[in-house]
Amino acid sequence: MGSKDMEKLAELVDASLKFTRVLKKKGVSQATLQVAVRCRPLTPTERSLGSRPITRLVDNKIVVVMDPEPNHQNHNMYGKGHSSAAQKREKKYVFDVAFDGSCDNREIYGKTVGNLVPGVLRGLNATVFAYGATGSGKTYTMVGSNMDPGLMVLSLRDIFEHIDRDTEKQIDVTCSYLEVYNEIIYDLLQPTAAQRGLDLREDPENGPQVAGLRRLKVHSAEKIFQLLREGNLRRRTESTDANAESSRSHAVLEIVVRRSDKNHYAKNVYTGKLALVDLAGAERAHETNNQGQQLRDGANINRSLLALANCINALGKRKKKGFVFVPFRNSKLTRLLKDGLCGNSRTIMIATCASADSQYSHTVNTLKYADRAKEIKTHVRIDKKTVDTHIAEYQRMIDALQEENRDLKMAVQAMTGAKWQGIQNIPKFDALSRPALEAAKTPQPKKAAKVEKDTKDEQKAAWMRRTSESMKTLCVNRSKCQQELLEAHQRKVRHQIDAEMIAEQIQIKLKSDETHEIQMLNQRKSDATISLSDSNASVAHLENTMSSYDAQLAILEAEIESSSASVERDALRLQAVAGRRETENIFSKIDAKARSSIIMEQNSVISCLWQILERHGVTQDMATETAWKSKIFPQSSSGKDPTAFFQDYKSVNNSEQKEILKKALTGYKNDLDTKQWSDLSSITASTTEKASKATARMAEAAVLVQATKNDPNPNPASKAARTNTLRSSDAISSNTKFQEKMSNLENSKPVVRQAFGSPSSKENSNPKLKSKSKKSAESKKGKNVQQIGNLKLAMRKRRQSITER
Ligand SMILES: Nc1ncnc2c1ncn2[C@@H]1O[C@H](COP(=O)(O)OP(=O)(O)OP(=O)(O)O)[C@@H](O)[C@H]1O
Repeated sequence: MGSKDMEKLAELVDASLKFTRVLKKKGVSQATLQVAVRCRPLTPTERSLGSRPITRLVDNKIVVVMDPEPNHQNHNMYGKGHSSAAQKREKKYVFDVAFDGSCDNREIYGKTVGNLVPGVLRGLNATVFAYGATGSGKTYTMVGSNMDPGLMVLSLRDIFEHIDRDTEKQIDVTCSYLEVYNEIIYDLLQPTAAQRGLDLREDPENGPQVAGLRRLKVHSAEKIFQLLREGNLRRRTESTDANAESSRSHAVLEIVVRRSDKNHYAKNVYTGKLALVDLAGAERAHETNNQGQQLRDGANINRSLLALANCINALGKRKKKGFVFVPFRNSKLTRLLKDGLCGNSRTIMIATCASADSQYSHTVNTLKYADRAKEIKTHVRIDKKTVDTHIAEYQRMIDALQEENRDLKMAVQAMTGAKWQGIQNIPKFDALSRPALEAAKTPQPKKAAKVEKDTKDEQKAAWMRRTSESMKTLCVNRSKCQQELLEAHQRKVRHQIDAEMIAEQIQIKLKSDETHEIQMLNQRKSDATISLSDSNASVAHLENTMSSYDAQLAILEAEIESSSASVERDALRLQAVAGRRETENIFSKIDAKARSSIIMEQNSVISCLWQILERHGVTQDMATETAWKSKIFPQSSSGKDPTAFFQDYKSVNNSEQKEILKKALTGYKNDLDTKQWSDLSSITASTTEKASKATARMAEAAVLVQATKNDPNPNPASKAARTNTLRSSDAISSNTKFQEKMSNLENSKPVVRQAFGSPSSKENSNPKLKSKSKKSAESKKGKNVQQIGNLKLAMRKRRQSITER
């Protein structure tokens, strides 16, 4: 080599080093396409046809393809007397790694794709493609079987194992699976019926993209295996003479792993892509004996493989010749594989060959291209994107920092001149402010004016803290008191109504002279009066407390208003307003609750009333009519006068509106009837129980009474029997009382009916009875109307009290 050549070489080396440095600076490093060769064993068919193996490995790197001619091969193999022709036909290739028929997919995975998977998880792209003639074992290597899962399954399993181990990071896995059949792209994850050709588009940033291709997010290896199985079933395969299950399309499985590495300020997202490609095999028409569509498919396969071979050729020449045009656009397959062949990817080509002598030319051809592919260089770069933390997160961070800053400022203000002990109590003081505090601990010489200002500031801050604290406590106590007051008011109203109702009942009973009942009612009345006075007292006390809180608040507010520090004043003023609002809010909540409970109570009373009336044969229509006739009108919310309301009711034809008016009407006569009804039910229950017990005792006692009838000195058993008998008769008398009550009620039925304008059929048929019952009905009706009037008054009072509250 001359000195000029040496200089040129030095220049070239220099330029190359410079280029590598630039790439490195940009985070890009060069990688060489790795080539692995797999020579499959003879298939049973090949063995039965008498084929012989012609490939042999040396050092797991060198593949020797021997002469297929038996004589030549023997000579060659044993190295004795072999001809020069045989030597010519024997080929030797060196690859990164080579496997023979004894290796299974796991071993191949471990020495090839297994090395790329950790990189994929770090954001590096990787491409693995199987290249070889038809029947050479590409699908066996990439897809595999249940017994010997292929590289696709093994890499997915490995990825998920890595993910399981790396629990701290957030890792998403998406996958897509497509096939290129006759230059058309189909989605293998779509059901066959929904499949349509997909477009391949160029994205300036992300390279070729298949529009409309499904990318499924998968959470487990199992889910992906299932998708893969389904996809493989959809893939187009045919039986040819060369391969019983020959793939008629190129399949590309793409697994995208997105790993987020989040810290306080930013989120790093690493995106790694692993593409696993199972190509269709090159075939010769005379070997496959294909015809028709199969033949056309074969031609298309060969065309796309030829395009791939051309790209590999061109890329292989780049090292020697510098820039060389690479015809990626000649087929969809090469466009899809572009990144894997020269872009951002670590790539492995697995060249598969059949060892059979009949496949000699195919094997040599495959190894020739594989040999050229060794020269291909790719540029690898980690795909790392830093996603800024969301704006809201920043806002939160800023808010937190500002708050902390405010606290610190206040603390420093309060601390200046203050003693160290006091500092410990300052809220939100953390390690950040420690140096400042330490500095403050050491007394610093101060100027007189500064000392004065600091003291003022300190006083101001202390006043502010004190006032704010008092305001808070006052507002909280006031709202508690308000709540208690409302409850006390509620109790008071309830007791008031109870007392009024009992008084009314006493008035009624006085007329019928029922002494016992009157006594009981009087007792209840005195109880109700005591409760009422109790609740009156507690209302008064709470009202006093409330006004004292209000007075204190007013003083505090006045103090705030007179403060010279305007900023503090505004803050405290706002605090006071907020406190008042809070108590108002509590008030409204309680009020709403009270109102809804009153409404519920009223509804249940109304339904009880209707039950009683209906049991006595009075329908709602009858009751309404009677009420209207007696000029009992519901209080109209619109404030209408009753006569106009009555006119309205008459003119209303709409049954729904009438129903509403009727319901409103019933509100006046509820309470008394409900009370009657509940008294009646409780008497019924207790008397029935007593009666049944008494009957049983009576039976027992009767025997003993009979036995001791003439006994002048009865034994204790007989005595007990007599007592029982007496008790039983008590029970029977109380039962009789009940029966009387019931029959009274029954007797009043026609009267009630009459009162509501529905004469019974009996009265209709007998004119005498009719006139008699008419008189009594009229008097009862008068009573009823009076009762209703009383109730109306009670209800009005009740409403009034609610409104007042
Ligand atoms: N390593 C191996 N060990 C045992 N049998 C193998 C091996 N590789 C391939 N075979 C067998 O060889 C035959 C062809 O294999 P395969 O279908 O994988 O070929 P291919 O290259 O995908 O063919 P095509 O391109 O036509 O789809 C199958 O019967 C397969 O079981």
